[in-house]
Amino acid sequence: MTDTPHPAVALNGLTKRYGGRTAVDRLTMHVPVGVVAGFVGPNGAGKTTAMSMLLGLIRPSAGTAEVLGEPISRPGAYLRRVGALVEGPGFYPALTGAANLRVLATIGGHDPARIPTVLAEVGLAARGDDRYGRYSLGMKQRLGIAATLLGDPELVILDEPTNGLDPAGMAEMRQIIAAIAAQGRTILVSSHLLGEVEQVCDWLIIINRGTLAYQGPTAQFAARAGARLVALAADHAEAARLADLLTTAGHTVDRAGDEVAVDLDGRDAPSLGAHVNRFAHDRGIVLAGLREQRPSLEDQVLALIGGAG
Ligand SMILES: Nc1ncnc2c1ncn2[C@@H]1O[C@H](COP(=O)(O)OP(=O)(O)OP(=O)(O)O)[C@@H](O)[C@H]1O
Repeated sequence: MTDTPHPAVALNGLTKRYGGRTAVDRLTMHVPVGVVAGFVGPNGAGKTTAMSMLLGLIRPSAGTAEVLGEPISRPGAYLRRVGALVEGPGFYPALTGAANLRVLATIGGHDPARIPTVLAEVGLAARGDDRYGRYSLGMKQRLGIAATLLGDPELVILDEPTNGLDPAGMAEMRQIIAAIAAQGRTILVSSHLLGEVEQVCDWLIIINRGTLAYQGPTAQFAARAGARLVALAADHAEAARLADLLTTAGHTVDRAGDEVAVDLDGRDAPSLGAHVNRFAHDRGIVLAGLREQRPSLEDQVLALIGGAG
């Protein structure tokens, strides 16, 4: 799958207008194969509209897009390789979770033998025989994800799967998304909670009012938006010495007390951290700690989109 020459999803000027309102505005973006991509934007940014176009549920006003290398004008060519949860799934409250999945497997032409596997993938192995109506919201969401996995898809598209969940439910959802991705699937997951996607996504697409604000690796976004590495020295004198040496070596530093903040300058925090640690050690400076410091993703995005939305 990693040899696939095309991205899992590619949009080229994709546009959807409703009367005078443009919900998705000349959106050009892509999702590389194998990533967990976070599709982030405030409510009304156009996430659901864009995802619905990718699934052939609504027709674009202009522009093109491809999913798994096939144009969205022919969804029949790729939908069997895609699992999606966009509108809340229609489950029967009186049926068990497993029975609901049997119904969907029959409708979708999927092998019912996969049901125990997909229940286990979302942590519902022990609850498959409970009625759906008795499930908590988190369990309902997880059953929805299990349903997307019935066809063993290459690409999974999830619209706001953490909506309405409490922090524990959100953490569970993150674990499930990571586990699904670890099996080699590409994931596109939307959220209006940036901190949420940042923890699970390695690729970030940010939209606002239907237009692209950022796309790229999550780590690069963090580095670009003012992230720094903070080294804690034994005392002020050691910190001052480290700051001088790092400055001479070409780094941009800022010292406060026994802390030295080093700009990432486009590097990722782990590699700069290792470098600073070695640099200090080689010069006889013992570091008491090293941490990454950065504005919250929310603040970074607000800066990017000028506080709009
Ligand atoms: N069928 C429709 N008719 C008219 N306007 C619509 C329709 N569907 C969506 N819109 C408008 O398009 C814009 C984008 O909506 P969309 O649901 O795609 O945003 P979103 O980012 O998914 O937000 P949310 O998280 O609130 O669902 C909104 O202004 C919405 O009111």
